[in-house]
Amino acid sequence: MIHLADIHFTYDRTKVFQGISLRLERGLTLALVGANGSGKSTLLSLLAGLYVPDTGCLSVAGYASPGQEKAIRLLSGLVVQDADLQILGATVGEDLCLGLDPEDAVGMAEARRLAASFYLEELWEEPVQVLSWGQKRKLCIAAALRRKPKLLLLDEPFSGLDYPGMREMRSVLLANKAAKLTQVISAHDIEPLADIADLWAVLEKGRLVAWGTAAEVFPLLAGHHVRPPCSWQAGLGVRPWE
Ligand SMILES: Nc1ncnc2c1ncn2[C@@H]1O[C@H](COP(=O)(O)OP(=O)(O)OP(=O)(O)O)[C@@H](O)[C@H]1O
Repeated sequence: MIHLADIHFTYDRTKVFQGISLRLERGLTLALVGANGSGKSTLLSLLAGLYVPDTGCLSVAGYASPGQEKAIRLLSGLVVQDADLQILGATVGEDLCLGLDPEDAVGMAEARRLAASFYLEELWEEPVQVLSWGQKRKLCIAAALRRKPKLLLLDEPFSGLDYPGMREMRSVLLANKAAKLTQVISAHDIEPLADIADLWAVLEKGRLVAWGTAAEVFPLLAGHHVRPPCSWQAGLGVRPWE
């Protein structure tokens, strides 16, 4: 589903990636971790077709970048950290239905179903500015899922959520995983993701410094400025987050 071959990427003057390579099979959930500035958001943007690698090649579902960024943008759903940058509709319902033909009964029903599953249905007619931080984040994810992406890219989906919100977010990620949707999820606090991600990629200063399953990667996390989950530190392995 995803293949990165020796990707180099530089913002105007900031060199971010100097040779990242990885491969992710369809239907898997990848957790992207690393300290601030390690390159997680930049990698998500490259995977969303928003930036173009300087050198090297990236492919998503068979579409390559450089070259086919538009196709990559159409098949991927990126949800950024700041929901206010992403919400475009004036009301919850309008945002969820953006680009949808009002005569498309199946599409409209799916939008309503997603609103209900994210506890947004009662807010359907409300202006988006009345939503809380967590509700705005859920609206962005619901809107991304409504477009039926082949690849879901989530930047820090747990940040700013309360306990029920974290539980809901986990159930969304688990449902996506059960539906075999390929997901790439960045996180600082890896506790709620520990039992969800199939694979882990650790970035440090734009380099991929560790890759593999939880058992392979967790012993290395602390050495790369990432806190391992409590259960792991206590010698209990990976436990479901409750
Ligand atoms: N638009 C931009 N223009 C120039 N430099 C940028 C831009 N966005 C990010 N950078 C730089 O690229 C590097 C990687 O940033 P990025 O946001 O990808 O890291 P991150 O791992 O997502 O960080 P955080 O955990 O703080 O969100 C940093 O040095 C950052 O300053």
